[in-house]
Amino acid sequence: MSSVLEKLSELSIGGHNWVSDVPNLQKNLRILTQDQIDLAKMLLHEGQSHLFANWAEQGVEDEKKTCFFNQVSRLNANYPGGLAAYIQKARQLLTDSKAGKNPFEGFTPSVPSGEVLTFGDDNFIMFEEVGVKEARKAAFVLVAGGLGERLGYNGIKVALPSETTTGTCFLQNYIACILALQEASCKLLEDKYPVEIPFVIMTSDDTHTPTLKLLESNSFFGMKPGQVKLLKQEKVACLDDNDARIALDPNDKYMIQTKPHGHGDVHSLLYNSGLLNIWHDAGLRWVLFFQDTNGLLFKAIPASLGVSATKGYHVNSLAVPRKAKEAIGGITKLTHADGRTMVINVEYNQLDPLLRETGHSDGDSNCETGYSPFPGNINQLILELGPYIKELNRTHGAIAEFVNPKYKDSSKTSFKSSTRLECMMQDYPKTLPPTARVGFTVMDAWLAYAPVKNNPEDAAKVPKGNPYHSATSGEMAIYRANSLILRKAGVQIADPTTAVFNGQEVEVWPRITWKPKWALIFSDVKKKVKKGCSVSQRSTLVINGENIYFEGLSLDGTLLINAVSEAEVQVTGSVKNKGWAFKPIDYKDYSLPEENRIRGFVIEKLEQLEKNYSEPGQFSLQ
Ligand SMILES: O=c1ccn([C@@H]2O[C@H](COP(=O)(O)OP(=O)(O)O[C@H]3O[C@H](CO)[C@H](O)[C@H](O)[C@H]3O)[C@@H](O)[C@H]2O)c(=O)[nH]1
Repeated sequence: MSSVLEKLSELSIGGHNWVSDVPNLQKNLRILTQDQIDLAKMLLHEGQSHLFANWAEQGVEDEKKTCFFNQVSRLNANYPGGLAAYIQKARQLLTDSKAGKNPFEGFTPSVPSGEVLTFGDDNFIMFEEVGVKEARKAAFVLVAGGLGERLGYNGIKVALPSETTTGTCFLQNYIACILALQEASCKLLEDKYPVEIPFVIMTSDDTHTPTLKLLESNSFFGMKPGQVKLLKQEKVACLDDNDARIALDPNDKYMIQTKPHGHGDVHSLLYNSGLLNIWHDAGLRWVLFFQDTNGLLFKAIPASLGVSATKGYHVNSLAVPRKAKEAIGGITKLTHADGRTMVINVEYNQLDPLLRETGHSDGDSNCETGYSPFPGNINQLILELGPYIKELNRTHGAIAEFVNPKYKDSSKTSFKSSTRLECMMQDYPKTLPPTARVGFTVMDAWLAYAPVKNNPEDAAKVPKGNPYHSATSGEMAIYRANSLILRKAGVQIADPTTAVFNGQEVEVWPRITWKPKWALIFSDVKKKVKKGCSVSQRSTLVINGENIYFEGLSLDGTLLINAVSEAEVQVTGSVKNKGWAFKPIDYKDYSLPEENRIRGFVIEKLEQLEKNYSEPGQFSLQ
């Protein structure tokens, strides 16, 4: 009994017994540990007494009450400053949101200048070569904790095929690219002891187990298991109203509703993991962040890493020309009335209001180039490790948060569904000192950016001329990029046709794919493709091998070449067969696999020439 009295007296502040206002908690005090009492006290202090309003008598559902406190304890431990800090922050941000406060108050936007690259010119080739050299000093971080709600795919997004000609999934493609970079970088510097480029994947409860399973069941796609680290982000508590009252699960009164906190968590997770210092001690210089579904990304990585190294950028964001209203943030220079300036991503939902409020009556609109004057942030960031560690030692990885409640009506008093605080990884530069070197690199979208984010219905509604960001367009973009790269290298590539899949009109180029070890950068392509080659529009070409050279090949059909690295294959002559064709399908045809339905076609394999070279030696395919 005395311990209960102690517990009660601890809750008694200024002579008033605070728990007496919450009878259902009071009735359960005897079963609570001291830690649980402390958490309850914190919750009451932060205006959360409603959480206990429907608790059963002591002795009834006690296990669930323990689960409740376990969850509170986790939420408390996982947020810098604890749950109390989270609630206070939320209350402040919800008040600002209700008042319609402009998060960029006092700042005027303007178009920043950055490094604009043109694929294939001397400058581009020079940056690519520098980038490959630097790659051995890089670590890669993939943020893959998102549910992909807009896509609505049942599995994890990194398991989706990036294209269906070879069926290579995104994760496999990313790992193959990192391994190819590792090998090329070490070869260039003739390292006796080849380095292993570290690869971190941020997961969440929604993606962790399937991501691990995908890696394990595919032998980590050729990477050493120790080279890959998974860091799981935790979710944060949902909030029901402007007073930041925590939301309970509608089906369980002892469970707090939680939602993802956003990709910005990656910074605190990396900070707390201790990996950054390990990397620093191992001589690494760069950390490259990227997202779950961009099949073109690694075509842009070498040159942008070269830009970072050459220009000495602490922060380098990759960007592409942006169509007005496209769902990618705009890279913007913000100048404050007091003279401060920063170059930062203004998220796609904030750019239009910011422009309107600062005298641009057209808001987020295209200029005479047919694009928004603000480069589009594709959220692939290259940070210099030393300055990054210094900054995180100061901030512990905390990133500016925001709240985005969907209000029921204009009174802004209640929400359509619970909300939560969120943070974005690209907001990292917001806390940097003015001396930080923050830049960005712009490349053509055809080369650098083709994400898979939208389901077929939403993609079909995208305004004409804006990218669909669907599984259909993501796949077609890979064929287009490879075709354009080969064209630039002198191959005669037929013009594309147009086709409609899942209500989206797309260009269909020859289905050309290659493994990254065949060519990572443009000079590799030029070395391997000699004069006199041509590929017809209906063709498919799969290059699966390192030392495959083309000269005088005329392809009209499907050609698949698989070769071990020790086999040098010269490809020439004419290949003609029925080839592979796209067969349109309906995304509502549930008899078909979801991976195909979301792109609106399957590949009909009518006829092909497949050549396998599994022994070392010199070969010629004529
Ligand atoms: O809690 C989360 C939420 C998301 N993600 C990951 O973060 C990445 C980005 O998520 P979304 O694709 O949902 O991001 P958005 O499309 O909303 O926007 C982001 O990506 C765009 C480009 O693709 C723009 O750059 C934009 O400015 C940037 O915020 C994905 O890999 C996703 O898996 C997490 O890891 N955890």
